[in-house]
Parts: sequence; structure tokens; C-alpha cells
Amino acid sequence: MPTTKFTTPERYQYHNGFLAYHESEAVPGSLPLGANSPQKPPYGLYAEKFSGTAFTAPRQENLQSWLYRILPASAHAPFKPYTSTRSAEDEAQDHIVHQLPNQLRWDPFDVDESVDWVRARNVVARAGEIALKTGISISIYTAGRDMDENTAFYSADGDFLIVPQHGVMDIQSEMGRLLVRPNEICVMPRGVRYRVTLPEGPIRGYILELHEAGHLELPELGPIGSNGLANARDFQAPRAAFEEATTGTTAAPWNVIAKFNDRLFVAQQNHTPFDVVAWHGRYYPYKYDLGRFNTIGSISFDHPDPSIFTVLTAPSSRPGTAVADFVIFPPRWLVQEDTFRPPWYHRNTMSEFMGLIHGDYDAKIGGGFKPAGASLHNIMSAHGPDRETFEAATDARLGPQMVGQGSMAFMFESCYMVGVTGWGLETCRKVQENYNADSWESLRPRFKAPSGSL
Ligand SMILES: O=C(O)Cc1cc(O)ccc1O
Ligand SMILES: [Fe+2]
Repeated sequence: MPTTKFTTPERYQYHNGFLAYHESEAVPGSLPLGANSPQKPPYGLYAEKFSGTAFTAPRQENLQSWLYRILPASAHAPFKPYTSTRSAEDEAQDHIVHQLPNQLRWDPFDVDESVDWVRARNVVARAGEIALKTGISISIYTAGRDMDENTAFYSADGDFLIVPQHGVMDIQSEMGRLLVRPNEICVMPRGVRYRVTLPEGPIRGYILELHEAGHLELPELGPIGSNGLANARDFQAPRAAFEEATTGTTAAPWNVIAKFNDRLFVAQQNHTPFDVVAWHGRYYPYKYDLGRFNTIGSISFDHPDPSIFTVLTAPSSRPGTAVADFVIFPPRWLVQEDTFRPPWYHRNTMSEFMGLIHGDYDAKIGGGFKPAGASLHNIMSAHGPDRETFEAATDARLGPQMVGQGSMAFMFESCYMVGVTGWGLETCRKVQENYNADSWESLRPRFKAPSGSL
């Protein structure tokens, strides 16, 4: 099978390891020795602490970094609302959340080439309260333009788990540069300032926004042992890289755009935010190549729970119950004997939002679930293979079988009931009217009572 694994172009340099403690210096000697905040940090840099968890969060969960930069992030004018191109009524309409028990499926979302990363996102499903640090938002992003020169963006609303479906993202962040391509994912933590450019044209993809306090983790491996699924060494963080600050009256102004409680604000400053010469800590953006996922499955019988495909999980306070799991369905061999191999028909106490990066999803061979589309099976909304998949799997002669070749479906699974936004239901115009009819309503009873039993 070997799945394609990406290599790294020379221009990008990474540290490897999942939430490992990294030290990164763009200029040798710019990290202070044996102290975080000496009276005079090396080379006249300012020291800045960047907290991703409460100061007193338990050691294992505690994510903080120290940044050594030319000017501190606070050196900017006050934030003002960022002007919107749409009316307040339209925006309000798009954000209303509708709780619905229906199974939903969307055709591929259109790319809006007129916007950049700042305006790229449309929330399709949501739970919780951003200001209380609870819940998640699921968005579709599309863009056709680089972010303006001298512009940086950050979100105070939570970590972004970015799942590109189309197009390449070149991300210049405070901590360094990341190249993110479809079949890779990127986690951009709350607060990190960054600028997105599109070296190969338009982009489209999905974002899981984690409003909940806390961060994505690797799942426990239990009896699997010490390796498998997403391996820690395959997560890549940027190495420190900086631009010279330009200060004084000749400096071009910079715009820092903040997403704050789902509203955009802008503040001006006369120096680049990308002036971090060195950093150390565990709070930083990172990326992961889904082609490196070590997929594990049944080698005997029955269809295992999809939790074996979890890449990252954001735990709730209830053990084993996730605020959000990011689960993938990579190419894999199926060998189970006397088994209905696709997913079972099921109802789930968790909500399941699915997307498709490329290829076909093996539980929906009847068509209709397409790359750049999506589906939502909310809490206790019944679902499972479509009729075509059911019939093919029931009648198949079982032998070793490769599924998902050239394909990558994924699921954001959450313990929350997610509401569908006005944008997701109406504005995007992608909801499939015939999802139930096309998938399940044509299933016929196959029950035959044994003779003499009635
Ligand atoms: O519904 C789906 O297609 C996702 C899914 C896949 C699987 O293998 C088992 C359970 C499940 O919800
Ligand atoms: Fe499911």
C-alpha cells in the first residue's frame, strides 16, 4: 500500500515531536541561559510569556512558551471593529444555530476566490459559548487571495485544527513558517499571530475550532502499546524565523486582525509582528502528515469502533468522552472473516461531522458524499451504509480487500449536540434534499421467518 508521505522543501525547517519542549533560535545565543526573564535579554530582545493554559494547570497539560522578540506584542494602537462587507442582518442570520435531528449532507462547498484567510471562514455547525470557553465550531474555509501585505491574524476564540482539502497554505507565524498541503493538518493555537499566503492558488478546507479550555492531545494507546496511530515524532513545529522590525515614521503600518468572540477587530502597529528571534516552550503551532498515520484494525472478525482511527482528541472532564475527536479513514486492508465490513447501522450519543479530502468514502459507495462536501449525523440520528454499500458488502466474497485507496475521509466527533448555522442550512445552498431517500429509504426488508415459526 505504502501511503504517500510528504517531504519538506528546503525553505521550511521544523522541530519534531508532539507538544515536546522545544528551544528555537534564529540567531545563535538569543535564548537567555538558565533563566526566562533576565534583566537584559540577549541582543536587546524583549522577553514575552505566552500562556496557552492557566498558569497553574497541571504540569502535563501546561502549555506555555517564552518569546524573545524585537518589540512586544502589546506595542499596538487600540483595536477597532473590522469593517464587514455584509449587512448585520445577513451576518446574524448566518450565525443563528438550529438544532435538528435530521441527517444532513452537503454537496462540495464553492470556493470564494475574492476573499483571503481573514474572511475565509463560514461556520457550519456549532456548540457552546465562546466567552465561557466551552464547545466547538466547525467551519468551511475557502479563499483565493493572499492575506494583505503587512497583515497578521489571530483568534482569541480557541485553537484551530485546519484540515486542508484543496490548495497549499504557506503560514508565516510568530514562531516560524509552516507549509500545509491537503492530506496534512495544522493546529494553530489560540493567540498565535500568523499570515496565510497561497503559493498555488485557491484553497478550501475544514476547521475545527476548539473553544473549550484545553488543547488537542494524542489519544491513549491502551493495549496497542507504545507506538501506533499518530506517532509523536511525526508532528512538526516551525523553527524560529523573524523579519527585521521597521520602526519610526518611515515604517509601513501593520494591521493585526483579532477574532474575538466571533467578531473581527483590527489594530495598527508600526512594526512587524513576525519579529520573534527565539522561543522556547510547548505552546506553538504544529502540523502533521496524515500519510504517516499508522492505521490499525481487526485481523479476525467484526468492524471495530472508529476510535482506533483517532489522530487527536480534545478530552472533556469525563474520562474517554471527547469534546472533539479528530478521526480519519485512511487507505487500509480489510481481512475480517464472516463480517459485514462497512460501518454498522448505528445511533450515537456523540455527534459526527464528516468531511472528505479526496477519493471515496467506503461507507457511501452510492455517491453523494464527495470531496469538499460534508455530512452531519447528530446525537442519536440514525445512519450507516447506503443501500449500494449494504448490498455490495452483504454479497461480497470475502478476501483481503484494500479500501480507501487514494482516499481520506475524516470525522469531527463530539460529545456536544452541534447546531447547524443559518449559513450551513441556507446561505451555502449545498444541503442535499434527498440524502435519506438516496441512502436508506430504498432499503427493503430481507427478513424471512423460518418456515413453521408463524
Ligand atoms: O458514520 C460513519 O460513517 C463514521 C463511522 C465509521 C465507522 O467505521 C464506525 C462508526 C462510525 O460512526
Ligand atoms: Fe457514524
